[in-house]
Amino acid sequence: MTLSSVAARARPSAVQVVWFKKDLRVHDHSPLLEAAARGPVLPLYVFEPEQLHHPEFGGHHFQYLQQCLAELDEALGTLGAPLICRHGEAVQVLEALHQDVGPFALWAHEETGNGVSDQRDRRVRAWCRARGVPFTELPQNGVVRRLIHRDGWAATWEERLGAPPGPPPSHLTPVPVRGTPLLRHQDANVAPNTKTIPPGGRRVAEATLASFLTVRGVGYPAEMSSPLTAEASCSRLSAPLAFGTLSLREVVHATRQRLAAVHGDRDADPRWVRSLRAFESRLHWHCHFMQRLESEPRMEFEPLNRAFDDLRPGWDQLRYDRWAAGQTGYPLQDACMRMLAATGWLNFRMRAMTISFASHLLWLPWQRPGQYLAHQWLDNEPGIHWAQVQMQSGTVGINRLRIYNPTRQARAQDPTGAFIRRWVPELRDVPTDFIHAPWVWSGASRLTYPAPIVDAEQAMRAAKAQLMAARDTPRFAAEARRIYELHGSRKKAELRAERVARGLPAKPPRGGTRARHVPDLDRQPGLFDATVAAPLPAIRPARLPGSWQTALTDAFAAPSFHQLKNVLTAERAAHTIFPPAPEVFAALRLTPLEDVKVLILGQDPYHGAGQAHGLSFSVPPGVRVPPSLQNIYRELHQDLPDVSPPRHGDLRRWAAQGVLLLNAVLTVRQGQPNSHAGHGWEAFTDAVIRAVNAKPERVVFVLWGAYARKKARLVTAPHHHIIESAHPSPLSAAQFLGTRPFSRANAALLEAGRSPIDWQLTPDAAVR
Ligand SMILES: Cc1cc2nc3c(=O)[nH]c(=O)nc-3n(C[C@H](O)[C@H](O)[C@H](O)COP(=O)(O)OP(=O)(O)OC[C@H]3O[C@@H](n4cnc5c(N)ncnc54)[C@H](O)[C@@H]3O)c2cc1C
Repeated sequence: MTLSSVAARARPSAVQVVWFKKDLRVHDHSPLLEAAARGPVLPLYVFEPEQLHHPEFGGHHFQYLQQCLAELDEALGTLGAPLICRHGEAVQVLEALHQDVGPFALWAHEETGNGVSDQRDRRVRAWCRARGVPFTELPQNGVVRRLIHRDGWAATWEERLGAPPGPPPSHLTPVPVRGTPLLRHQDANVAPNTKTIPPGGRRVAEATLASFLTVRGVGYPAEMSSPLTAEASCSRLSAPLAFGTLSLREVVHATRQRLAAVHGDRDADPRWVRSLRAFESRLHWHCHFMQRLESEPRMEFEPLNRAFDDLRPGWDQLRYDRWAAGQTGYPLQDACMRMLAATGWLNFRMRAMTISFASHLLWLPWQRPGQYLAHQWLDNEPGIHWAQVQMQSGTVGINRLRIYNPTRQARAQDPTGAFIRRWVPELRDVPTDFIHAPWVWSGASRLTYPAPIVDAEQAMRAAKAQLMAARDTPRFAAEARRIYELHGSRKKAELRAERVARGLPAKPPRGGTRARHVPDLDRQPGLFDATVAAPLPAIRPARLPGSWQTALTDAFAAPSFHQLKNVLTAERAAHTIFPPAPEVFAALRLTPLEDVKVLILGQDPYHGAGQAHGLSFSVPPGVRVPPSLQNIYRELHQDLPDVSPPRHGDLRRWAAQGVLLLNAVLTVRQGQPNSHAGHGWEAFTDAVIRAVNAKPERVVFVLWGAYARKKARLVTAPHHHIIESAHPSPLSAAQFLGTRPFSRANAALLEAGRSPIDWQLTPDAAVR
């Protein structure tokens, strides 16, 4: 049904019921926006017993849901119409509402859910038709209802998700009606949560998105597959997307914005572009797989490819129990099942390995292991889940058959066994050489860990033989053609056609495998604690002037600044770092924001002992004047003959007059110039430059050398003045000398009615 045909039927100003399901937000919510434009709004959430007691639903889902609903209620309340909750079967709840408020129009997002929600939606549609209630379901992702084939699907995805996210409604007119308070576990008869899960709600979801796009995601493609790195390096947005506290469009939009920002930024880590592109491709997959369940809902229960109907007829309860309990005797497989039980999350490759183990190595029918996993995932998204379960169990038949070898995966993804030891403590003392196959270790008999449940190599060979035999039938071929038509991605075919059209070989050459960095698990940031994902408390360096504290609040609270702080703590523990910690922020301390008249930007601090004291180009009294500063003094005297160079290199007298002597990177390792570049200082000092740029009165920006000159892009206010030239270092002194920056700076200040700088330094020591 189109939006306009429904709108024509819905009487303006009749009550508009907005039914929230898996879309628990007010932002980018088209049913809410459309309803608000038409009349008073009744935002409804229905606690449905058949969903709450579904085998896939658990206490962790309920706890997360409660937190999402509490925040949604708060957001709706701010707009004028708090959330109304009711408990019961959806049609009965709607019928009761009809009695309470009279005729209404019903709005919701299209949902691609499990069989229970599919049947429920059918009953609701039938009830609406019988009652004459206009019911509008609007898409919220790239899944297309009543799709006939996949041609052109990607264009629809782009049309929907490439559009900008919608704003929340400006105001909601409430409908006076009674709801139930948010249900508690005991009211809903749902078991309490036993997992350690992130908090639900939009606020944490937004912070998770931000920390991924600005900090955590930089190594995404290289780090997504190992369980050592994936926890922090994957986005962790699957639960916010499954509960709808963020819309997929919002995530696509933020990713593209970030991609545009890093593209033009030569200071940005070059890995970002590849990482963000790889991430965006997963956002396509999200809908690509959901579309399969939408188009063929029976795939929750039956093999997608009917040639596999009788493939795994038997059931082995003991095998299943050992698999679910993490007791198969294969260490990585067991570590994953235990982590899943404890946290409700695994990365993609480990998810694929766990179901592959059950379906191929244990030869169990995929339905019950699939249901067990769906129950465990906090982010359970039936469309993605069942499509993946079938794909990894080999029952789709349009992809290459892949069976994961649990020992080979363990060696590749957890080479030192750190992840295994964390989740399978019985193996803690097994030497690393044997951690992936403890049964061959001489001490195996002393372990309280089981022997392998099957011989993996043999089981894999047997599974492959059975699957290949089933593939070798006319029924399989016909089914594979049908499945490709309805469900197959057209991306590879389109790429192949494009390559051939350009005269390239149809297949690109395969790249070599690169060595992977293995991180230290204990050094990984806690994901959903205050250091990364939750809104971060601002770090406040001591004794900073209030003006800087206010202007840099966001910079001090940014995830990148917290990470920088951790890097510096580790660096100071292992190396000599300059300047000494109390002097790192000396430039900001000596020149409050309100006093800044001139900003002289350097690259990073001097790296020799005793030289750096927190001001660009300056050294403390008693330290030999470095060559760059000698050239600055030469130019100073040439430019202003009345000013005579001092015998020291202490520039604090300039700082006291409003010359902000800032370096782009504020620390360095002894003897290793520029060693702290790329750790996060640049983002911080860019924020300092932006704060200076925001001053209403003129500031002169003195940018010496190619590095500093790149920062000219941050100086956008037309009333400021930029003086650029070569760097004063002996390497470029010839181009620096004669540029007269001091007199030009004073002229620019005078022109704007500001008092000039007295560039004369005291002959022997700085005056504070
Ligand atoms: C057997 C199995 C079951 C799965 N069940 C679910 C499920 O119930 N819910 C779910 O969200 N994902 C599921 N996935 C896909 C994937 O493993 C998770 O989306 C991912 O691990 C979630 O973590 P993340 O958000 O940090 O992922 P990221 O790598 O940061 O990816 C970002 C988003 O892209 C989408 N995405 C990523 N990988 C895939 C993929 N392979 N297929 C489809 N979409 C993808 C998800 O929306 C994910 O949140 C399943 C995978 C397998 C093998």
